[in-house]
Amino acid sequence: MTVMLGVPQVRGAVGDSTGAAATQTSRPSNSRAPGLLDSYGRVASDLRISLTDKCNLRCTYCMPAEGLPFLPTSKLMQRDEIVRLARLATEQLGVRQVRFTGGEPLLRKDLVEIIRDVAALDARPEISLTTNAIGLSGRAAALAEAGLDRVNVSLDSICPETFAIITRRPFLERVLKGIDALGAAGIGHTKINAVLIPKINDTQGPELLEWALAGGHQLRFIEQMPLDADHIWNRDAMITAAEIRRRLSVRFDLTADEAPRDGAPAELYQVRLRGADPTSGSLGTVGIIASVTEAFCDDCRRTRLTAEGAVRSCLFSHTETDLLAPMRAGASDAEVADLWRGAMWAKPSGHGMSLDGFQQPDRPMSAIGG
Ligand SMILES: Nc1nc2c(ncn2[C@@H]2O[C@H](COP(=O)(O)OP(=O)(O)OP(=O)(O)O)[C@@H](O)[C@H]2O)c(=O)[nH]1
Ligand SMILES: C[S@@+](CC[C@H](N)C(=O)[O-])C[C@H]1O[C@@H](n2cnc3c(N)ncnc32)[C@H](O)[C@@H]1O
Ligand code: SF4
Ligand code: SF4
Repeated sequence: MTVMLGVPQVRGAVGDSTGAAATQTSRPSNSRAPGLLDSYGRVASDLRISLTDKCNLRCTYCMPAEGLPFLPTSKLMQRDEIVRLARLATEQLGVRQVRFTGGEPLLRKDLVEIIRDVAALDARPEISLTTNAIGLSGRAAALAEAGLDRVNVSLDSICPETFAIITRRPFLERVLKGIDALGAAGIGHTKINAVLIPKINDTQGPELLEWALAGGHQLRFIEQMPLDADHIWNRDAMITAAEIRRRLSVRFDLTADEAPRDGAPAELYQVRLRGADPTSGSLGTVGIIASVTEAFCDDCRRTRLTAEGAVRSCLFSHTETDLLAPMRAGASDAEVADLWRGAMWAKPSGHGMSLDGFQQPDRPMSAIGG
């Protein structure tokens, strides 16, 4: 049931998927564990479900200009299959948060219904969405009514020309309308995700932060990871967390937030105008998601399902465990849960980017489910 997608990462602990343990999905050693435990002792309580591999943007760090050979509808998880897996995960595997992502999850016509069904589960999880916000303006109210708790929106620039260069589409206005609609629909605490790209938007950090603070959003800057379709990511050229802090400091003073990070991907900072009294109230917070240079893999709580219903234990896994085919062939809940536990038992210790022999996954971020 485990599908090898490429060369496995180098790992060295018990249950390491580079060895025989990689195929131990039928009788995993942790099959009696209450949650999704990996062999390094991490328990996955955050589930990310990709609803589609399609997208209406073509962000340069994620999707090739010409798109990809997208999955036919028959291969995508259907609404009842998604809800069954969410029920299993929350009732039997200890999952507490479900995030819908993609590709672009708003492209799913049945998104409202999926969210309503998941919100009705006995062990209701927190339900969130990561989206580019195109088309959100017309659906935010329905999504809120269905039970959507939180939304993270990806927006790398508020300059229309820069936005169009990065996403290869001139749709900035639609994104901004979508973000505005969230507040009107009563979905608060919107987070904005921004990737800074050398020579494209790397000088725009302060203006993006000003815009986010004015709107009451929490902006998070994200280090670009080697998940681009063209495989041209270059660590030496990426904008690092240290560089982001340096560039923001031209206009702002950042003070590390004292609240415990608790496994969250973003390191948070209180923001004040440069030179302001450090005891004065802050303007808000900014986050930095330093997946590459300050990796947070040790505290990873993630498990993810691809749009075609396979478990990926890590964003950078080279193996996937198909749950959809067994489900369609009549597997019981207990059998599916065992397969899922087995997949997580083979989770790598981390992304391994600094290890010799690191290889980028074959699939880009949009096809994995970001
Ligand atoms: N290292 C790592 N980074 C990830 C993973 N999934 C997503 N990311 C990155 O984290 C960024 C933020 O992800 P979001 O989808 O907003 O979710 P999140 O930040 O985990 O969610 P909350 O903090 O709960 O709001 C994405 O834009 C990716 O760059 C992952 O599994 N591992
Ligand atoms: C793959 S997208 C899917 C959801 C939705 N389409 C969106 O853009 O929010 C999820 C997140 O992954 C991030 N992402 C995509 N490719 C990335 C890369 N190579 N490195 C870091 N983050 C990436 C995007 O910025 C986005 O915030
Ligand atoms: S980051 Fe999101 S919006 Fe951009 S191409 Fe990837 S899936 Fe689409
Ligand atoms: S790279 Fe893998 S181990 Fe690290 S935080 Fe992401 S999913 Fe978790």
